Amino acid sequence: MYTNDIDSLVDEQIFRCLDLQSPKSFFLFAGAGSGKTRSLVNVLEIFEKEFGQSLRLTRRKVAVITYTNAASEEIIHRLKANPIFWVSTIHSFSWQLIQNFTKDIKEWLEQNLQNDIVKLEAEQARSRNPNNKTSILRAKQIESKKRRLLYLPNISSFTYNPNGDNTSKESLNHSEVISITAHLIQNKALMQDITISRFPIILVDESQDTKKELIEALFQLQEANKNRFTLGLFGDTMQRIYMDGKENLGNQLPNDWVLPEKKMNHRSSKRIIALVNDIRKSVDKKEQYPRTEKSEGVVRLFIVDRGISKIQAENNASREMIRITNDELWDLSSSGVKTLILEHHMAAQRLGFFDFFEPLYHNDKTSTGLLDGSLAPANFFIKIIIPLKNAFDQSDRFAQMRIVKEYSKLLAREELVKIKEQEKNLLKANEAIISLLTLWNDENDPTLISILENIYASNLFPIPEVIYPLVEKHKYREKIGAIDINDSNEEEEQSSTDTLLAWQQALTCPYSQVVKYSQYLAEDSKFGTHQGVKGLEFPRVMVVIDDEEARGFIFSYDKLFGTKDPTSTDKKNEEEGKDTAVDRTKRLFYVACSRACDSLAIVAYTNLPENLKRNVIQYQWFTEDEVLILK
Ligand SMILES: Nc1ncnc2c1ncn2[C@@H]1O[C@H](COP(=O)(O)OP(=O)(O)OP(=O)(O)O)[C@@H](O)[C@H]1O
Repeated sequence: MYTNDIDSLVDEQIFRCLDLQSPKSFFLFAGAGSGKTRSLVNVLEIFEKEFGQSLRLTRRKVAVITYTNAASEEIIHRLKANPIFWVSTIHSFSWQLIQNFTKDIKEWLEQNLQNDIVKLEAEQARSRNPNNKTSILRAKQIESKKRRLLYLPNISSFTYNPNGDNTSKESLNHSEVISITAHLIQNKALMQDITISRFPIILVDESQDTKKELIEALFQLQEANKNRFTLGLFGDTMQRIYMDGKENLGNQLPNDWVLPEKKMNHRSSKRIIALVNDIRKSVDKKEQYPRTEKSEGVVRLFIVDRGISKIQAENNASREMIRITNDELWDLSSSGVKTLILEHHMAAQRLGFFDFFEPLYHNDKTSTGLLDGSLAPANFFIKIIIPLKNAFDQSDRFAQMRIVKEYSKLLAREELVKIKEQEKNLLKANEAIISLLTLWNDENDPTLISILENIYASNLFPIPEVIYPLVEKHKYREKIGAIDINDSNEEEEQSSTDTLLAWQQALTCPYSQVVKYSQYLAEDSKFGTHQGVKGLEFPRVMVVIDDEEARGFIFSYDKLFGTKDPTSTDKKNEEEGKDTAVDRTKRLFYVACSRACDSLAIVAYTNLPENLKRNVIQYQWFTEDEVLILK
């Protein structure tokens, strides 16, 4: 017998560590849904009352490092944007620390580039064929690194955007910022002093997935400054799903660290907690308890042969869930179910915007922006064209004009002050809108490129620069041809050509696809990835599993479920006690399943339905009647 308060002393234990006079470091190690993030916020609220004034007077702050921007925003909101807390991602935090250390950054970069060049040149010398793809690529890398090295003396300050591509000559890339910060913390006394005097307390959420270089540097910082610095780690080793997190975090911590533990899972119903306990059992046997008032809940595994239509299979699974749970919100057309896919293109496929998505997802220069919603051409549609079309559909003339006024050059203030032009331009704008909207006549679903060409012809809105050559055709040919003649920056040219080609393909898709893409981007999307939903929770979760559709190579559910044999590398890794594909996938499966509060459906596609069923029952993850093979 237990009560819901079995972990109630943990917040107090952590709070006592954050004593500015007598600091202690701690590692809160606890499973899914145990309230780690909640404890972090609770403790900081109490801390503010006791030490807030002292920090304000001495211009110091508590740093809170989160895994994503969304998590930062959530914590900032919950802490009422109190300025004594510096809440940010690891990249923003690192840049904040190093941005004024230009000389040291230069030294590091110079050394690093030289090392890379020596290494690459040695590899190049060993290459048997200088004309093969790898050698050509390597030669380009050497050239590019040499150019960067030569340019270094011209840089008076470096630039960096934690959320951007950082392509300018002065900019650092994401991994450089982390490595430089770790290096300076480990090797420069001044950097250590500055860090500690600005941030006497550094708390790291999701520490199991935080870049290991930086975690190790922070450990070293703590070790050398025990009496004036607190390092607090919140995490769960079972939820380490990225390759750059520190393995076995929490093992061999110094004796003077405080190690609070939580045993309760406040999130999920009983059956879901039993499942995640069972998945975890072979890893560290940490067992969680449900809150006493929690209901039993439902877990089902639907096994589907890969030959069967996915949409149909997932709809069948949802109907079955409605029947079992008596909960109509299991209907996939409602927004009650969160479907977790392995890769975004699986959502694009299911939601019907694959043609728009796929080419941009495959291009390095557009893939990140595609997912975080920062691609200018996509935003051209999302911010201007979709609202304009919606306003037209709703006969909202006022909204239409507002959009045109905001974005059209024809109605720009400087144009309108020229009294003579006013009437002419209004007329022009009107004609341009009418011409644009006729593209949708007769239930037509125009292609994105036809929309852009129409707008280009009428000059209604400025076309985003990146795709301009695609509407101004002769310029496009020049650009594509430029790779051969311009050898000064071949790599950049090539990548911009690739980007143009990706856009060229994406823009052939119909308008309705960009509408669906914009819905996917919106917070309330019905889909999320197994990795991306870390830290979140939903009442009903459908976990969709298909290695073949996911096309990834890091995770393998087929191996986890025993329907595919381990490779020789897997066997070797296992023998050497290293992380295997099965280990990684088990942790991902744990994260995905533990997002569900009330009921959980897993839809697993396989070539061997019967084997899969037999294995998961043997693992004791599911009972016979919880597993259904869908025909
Ligand atoms: N002491 C508590 N009493 C009641 N509800 C709680 C308590 N602690 C946490 N919760 C609730 O449990 C859920 C999980 O909490 P939280 O997200 O903080 O857990 P977590 O440990 O960060 O989870 P995960 O590692 O799975 O992301 C949230 O809905 C939270 O409000």
